[in-house]
Amino acid sequence: MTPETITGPEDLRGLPPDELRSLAAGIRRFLVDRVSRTGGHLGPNLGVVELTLALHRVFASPRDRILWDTGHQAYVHKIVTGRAGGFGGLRQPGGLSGYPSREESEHDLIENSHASTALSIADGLARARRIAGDRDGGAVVAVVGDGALTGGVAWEALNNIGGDPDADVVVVLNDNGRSYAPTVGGLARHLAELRAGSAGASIFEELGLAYIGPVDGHDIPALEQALREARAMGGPVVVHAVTVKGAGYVLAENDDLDRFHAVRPMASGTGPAQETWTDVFGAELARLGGERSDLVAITAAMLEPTGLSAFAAAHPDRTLDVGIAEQHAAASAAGLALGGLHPVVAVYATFLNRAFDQLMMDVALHRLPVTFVLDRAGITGDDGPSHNGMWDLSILRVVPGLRVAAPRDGRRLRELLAEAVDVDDGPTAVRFPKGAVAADVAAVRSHGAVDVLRESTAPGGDAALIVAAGAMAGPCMEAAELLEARGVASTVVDPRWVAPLDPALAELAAAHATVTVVEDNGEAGGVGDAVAALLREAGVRVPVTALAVPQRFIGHGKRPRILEDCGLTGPRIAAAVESAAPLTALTTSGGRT
Ligand SMILES: Cc1ncc(C[n+]2csc(CCOP(=O)(O)OP(=O)(O)O)c2C)c(N)n1
Ligand SMILES: CC(=O)[C@@H](O)[C@H](O)COP(=O)(O)O
Ligand SMILES: [Mg+2]
Repeated sequence: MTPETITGPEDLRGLPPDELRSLAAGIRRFLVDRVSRTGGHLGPNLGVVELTLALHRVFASPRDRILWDTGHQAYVHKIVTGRAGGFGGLRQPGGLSGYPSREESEHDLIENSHASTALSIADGLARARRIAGDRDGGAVVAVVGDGALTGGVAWEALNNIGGDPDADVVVVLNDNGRSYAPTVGGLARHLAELRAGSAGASIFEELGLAYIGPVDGHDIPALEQALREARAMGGPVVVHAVTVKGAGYVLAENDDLDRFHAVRPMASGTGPAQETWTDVFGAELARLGGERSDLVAITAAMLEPTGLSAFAAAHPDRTLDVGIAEQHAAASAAGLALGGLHPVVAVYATFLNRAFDQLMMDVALHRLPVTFVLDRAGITGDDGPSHNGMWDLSILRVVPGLRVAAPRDGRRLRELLAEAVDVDDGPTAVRFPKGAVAADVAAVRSHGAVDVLRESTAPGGDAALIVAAGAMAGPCMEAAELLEARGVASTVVDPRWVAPLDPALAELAAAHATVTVVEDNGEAGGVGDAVAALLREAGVRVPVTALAVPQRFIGHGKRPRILEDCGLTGPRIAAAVESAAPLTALTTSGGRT
């Protein structure tokens, strides 16, 4: 049997051990071949080949439910459930998602790629089956990584699951000792003791769950025996599988950085690496850290992906990795600020959602000087709907006293980061997108705190005002060029601080015929809404059009294509501005017609 010939889990059931081992080897070769072409989570999936085969031999999906926490390690699950043929289009528009997908298969139930919630969902699902009297509804199995287990909500679930002897949940802990880097904290130490057999009772047993393990996560017969035992038990049980991230691929196994956690397409490796927004942030924070001994950097298990490596190398005693624990990152930042320091919490924009209450009530309520740096703001693309950073401007605008900066290029990122960490009477946030940093766009002048990037030549109020939020400045400048070629005058401005907005923006709007706000946040409650509110309060009656990310879950794809589909490219912006309202067209001499 080969990956390509598997039509469903039932194909695995009769395989003898030698054929299983041969299939596992074939799956590994398949993963390396396909994922190195498309990019994706190679290391995590190499680590769960045998575990996934054993799971699907002992449990009968979809009647037995197998839930994947975070879901980035579900490629083998997809192969086993008949989707090997789709891996040529992994994470491509219209192709296989890099995470479980309800649309793709009846074997996929949950799609959220935010870590640590699968145990809660499993608890709920198991209870639903009990309440419905659905006793033969099959088992509920949740596969959770050691990294995901450092997330607080996982312990809320374990507290509930362990507190109920009838909780029919099988927790499969996929313990490879790492998130990207080695997993941190007391839990990591305890799991190491369990792996070494030097712990007393496991924390799981202390909470009321049975514990089976440690089990070699690459020994299929041993795994199957443990899973069958767990299945027969009924009630809450943890199977502790010990795996190797990147197993079977020596380059991944030996990769000290992150065991090939998420690899780029091999072809993209050619040519000089482009400087990214993350690079600019990381270098500037390391520099600021040399000037400011009160700066402390906090990561939620993503030190390198969020650009903190340079700061950590230079200031190891002021760098904290809290695990996949954004809530703790924000609340402990409040404590650090109360202790006189200025924490910089670096997370991907979408993961800040997890820490919204701590930001609001532990940081902002106390008006504490904490800076949240939000990488991957806007469209990220490959990782699907739960990774796009399209929520932050909407949720941050409602936080009293929080100031939000959206740099348009590398120079402004350095400037705004320095301004943010200088704010000492409340929290700040700086947000920027994934990928290569935008080319610098100089201002021709400033109007209050607003940078004017391009000034209309139309006299007296007939031109369009384009308000570019952050990295949308580049496409907006392109749009202005296109508009000028079509005889339509426009002015492009960048507020730099998008919350709260400088009232000077209303003065600029009053001198124009229309206002078009362009942002890579969701349309609900974004900068467009903020500008409209500002003009209302200022009594400026100029029509406002908001160009933003549609307020819906946007499927996986490639960033440029998604931005085009959202209407956030130069030509699309120009078309929107032109149709926003009848404008007096410029004569070739710049006069009015
Ligand atoms: C709330 C949240 N924060 C951060 C991430 C980014 N992230 C994706 S996978 C990962 C590491 C997961 O480690 P683990 O659960 O041990 O799985 P492994 O990759 O080791 O199989 C992280 C931090 C996320 N998906 N969700
Ligand atoms: C699964 C997860 O949350 C991350 O590993 C995500 O894939 C990061 O993607 P990038 O760092 O490539 O943006
Ligand atoms: Mg792990």
